[in-house]
Amino acid sequence: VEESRRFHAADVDLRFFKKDHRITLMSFLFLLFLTGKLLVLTVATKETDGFKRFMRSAKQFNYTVKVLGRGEKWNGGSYLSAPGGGQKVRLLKSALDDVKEEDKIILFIDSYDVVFSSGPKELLKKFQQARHKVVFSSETLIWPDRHLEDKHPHVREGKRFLGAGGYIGYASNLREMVSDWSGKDDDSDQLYYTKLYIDPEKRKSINITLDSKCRMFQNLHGALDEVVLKFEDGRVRARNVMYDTLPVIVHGNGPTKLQINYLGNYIPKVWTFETGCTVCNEDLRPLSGLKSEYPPVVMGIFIQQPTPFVTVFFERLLQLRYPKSRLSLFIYNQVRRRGPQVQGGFSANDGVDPVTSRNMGFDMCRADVDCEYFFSVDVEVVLKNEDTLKILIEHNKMFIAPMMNKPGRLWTNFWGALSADGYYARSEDYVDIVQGRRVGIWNVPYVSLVYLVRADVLRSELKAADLFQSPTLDPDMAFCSKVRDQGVFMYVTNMYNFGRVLNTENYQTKHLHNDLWQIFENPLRLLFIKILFSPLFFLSIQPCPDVYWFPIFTEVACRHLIEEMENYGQWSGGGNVDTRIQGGYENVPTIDIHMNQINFQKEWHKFLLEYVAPVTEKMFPGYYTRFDLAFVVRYKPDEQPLLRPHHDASTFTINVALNQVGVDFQGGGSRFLRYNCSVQATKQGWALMHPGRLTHYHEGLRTTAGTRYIAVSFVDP
Ligand SMILES: O=C(O)CCC(=O)C(=O)O
Ligand SMILES: [Fe+2]
Repeated sequence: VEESRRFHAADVDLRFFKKDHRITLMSFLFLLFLTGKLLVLTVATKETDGFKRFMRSAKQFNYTVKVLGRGEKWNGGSYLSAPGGGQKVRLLKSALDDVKEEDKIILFIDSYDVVFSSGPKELLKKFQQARHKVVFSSETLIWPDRHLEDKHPHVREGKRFLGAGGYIGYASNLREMVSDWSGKDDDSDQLYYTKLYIDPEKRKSINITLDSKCRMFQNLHGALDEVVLKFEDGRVRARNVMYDTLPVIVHGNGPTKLQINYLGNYIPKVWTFETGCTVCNEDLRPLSGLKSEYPPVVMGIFIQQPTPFVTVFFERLLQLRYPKSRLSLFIYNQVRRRGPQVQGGFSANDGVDPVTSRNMGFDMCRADVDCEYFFSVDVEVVLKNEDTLKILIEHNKMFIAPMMNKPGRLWTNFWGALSADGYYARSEDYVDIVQGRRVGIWNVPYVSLVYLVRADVLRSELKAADLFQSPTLDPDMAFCSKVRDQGVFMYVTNMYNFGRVLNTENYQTKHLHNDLWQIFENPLRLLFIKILFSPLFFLSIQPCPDVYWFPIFTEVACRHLIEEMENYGQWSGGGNVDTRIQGGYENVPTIDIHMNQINFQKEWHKFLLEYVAPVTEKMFPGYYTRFDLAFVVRYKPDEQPLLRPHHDASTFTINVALNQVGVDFQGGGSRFLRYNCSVQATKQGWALMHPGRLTHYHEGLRTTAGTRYIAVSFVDP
């Protein structure tokens, strides 16, 4: 039963045989028989993300896997330090004691950095074709003892050196191979096997050869240029373009962990063109239905540099759909605010650098035994999706980030690859991921600005301060590499629209309300524009003939503009540059400040072009929204209470009420003399639009108490 089930699952392999190798029915049946003889042995002391990836790929092809060393302490060293791996030989040796059938075929393979790219039948077929009893993976580079180079037999084509990360052979031969092992756990397995291989007698008696052309095993170290992804119908494998082979096993040996992570985002069926992401809904941790059992999260908010729209950030934070009782906040502000905003701002944490601040945040989670996750968010992140935290937790990863980009740019909070010196490099799939042509969960080398990390990762044996410390890398990159060194995959998901990242590079802090100047860098509509009601929706409001009235700016935007003008303070009357024309020769000057006086001309034009021009062009077709004059007028009973009748030097005029009649002032309003019609019940943030030169002779009515502000723009002057 087992056999026939495998037969089914492996029909892709069947096609492979038919097309490329004209296999006979007899040998096919023989391979079926061999499949039952195959056992995969691997060593994994911990169930890391890499181990899970390996097991998933093994399951895809129905490999029978036995895991050795589970729960044992790993003494085998790390590829970064010294040679090691002796522990694997010891474990194999004792595992072979349990193997009773001498003709059992053992595939011994690493797991954390390995994925299967194809199934057992193809592997066994290639093993048969190798005509040896033991076949080792091959390597481009000799390691650990390069003095042994000359002793290696030459090969006609392909790689000359032995790799201990993967080999296949008959149980009896392997038993002979490890029989002399008496090394320590941190002795080099590779050196041990190499010495057997370069000894002609041993090589012959154990019957060892190398898979020089990577037909079975692809070691990536020293071979990165040889390997490409090969997308097939509903599956993905690696192709070695140097030898034109399709390796069955891909191994990110040595310093190629990031490359196997990249390939492992696809191989064997993680993401394909036909299916999209196949792992995205596996192994979830559903939260819906739970109430108080939501996992406790410490959320760290970091303000590292002057950032626009901080208020909006916190408003969005309140909208996050997560039980507030399960959420603790850590807020760090490194920006000292100046001037009038200080009373509403946060206090600065003097003397605390960004690294210390992040550690303080982590400590808050570490110190709380209940804390399950740390959700780190920098303040330039615009969390548009209210379910972000929930979605991330449900993905059930050690580390996962929502993909966020800067609108209209390829800039995101993740890197698809690293350059040789550890900085940014673009992966082949980066643009497709950013632009949503490939949707899924991606194992990437670097993430910043916003991520969810399990408390276990923070509580690991690493000392707190070490997380960010590296002699060569900046703290964020050091953090990422420390996380990865723990065997934790850093995932980023683009399955949902989570939000975006603000541009902070050109944020000017010289104004009172700097956010008003952000329309080019960060056109955050919400802050400026009343999108609740589209202007077009209100076009029917026509208080006087040819006068249109519609909401446009938010109360906040209006208030900030007034404050900005008052802060500037140089209100001017007669002799000013504007030229409202009366019937005669005399100007009708106002107490005003022009937008260009506060360097707001460009931004104001942009507002009007973007949000008002669509309305004007509909109501007054054929006129373009060009501006010359734009200014804020101030009316006060004891200063300038009114504006006597005049024509504007415009084709039409836009007059925005910046504050509220009945609240901030009494009286005021515009009267159109020809129609004996006035608009007095203006609303803050609403715009009046009327013809200027010809028909709409008009006046500004008397302000009897308080101060009235309007923003006037002469269009098509
Ligand atoms: O006070 C008003 O609403 C009218 C203002 C006006 O006509 C102008 O500034 O040109
Ligand atoms: Fe006017």
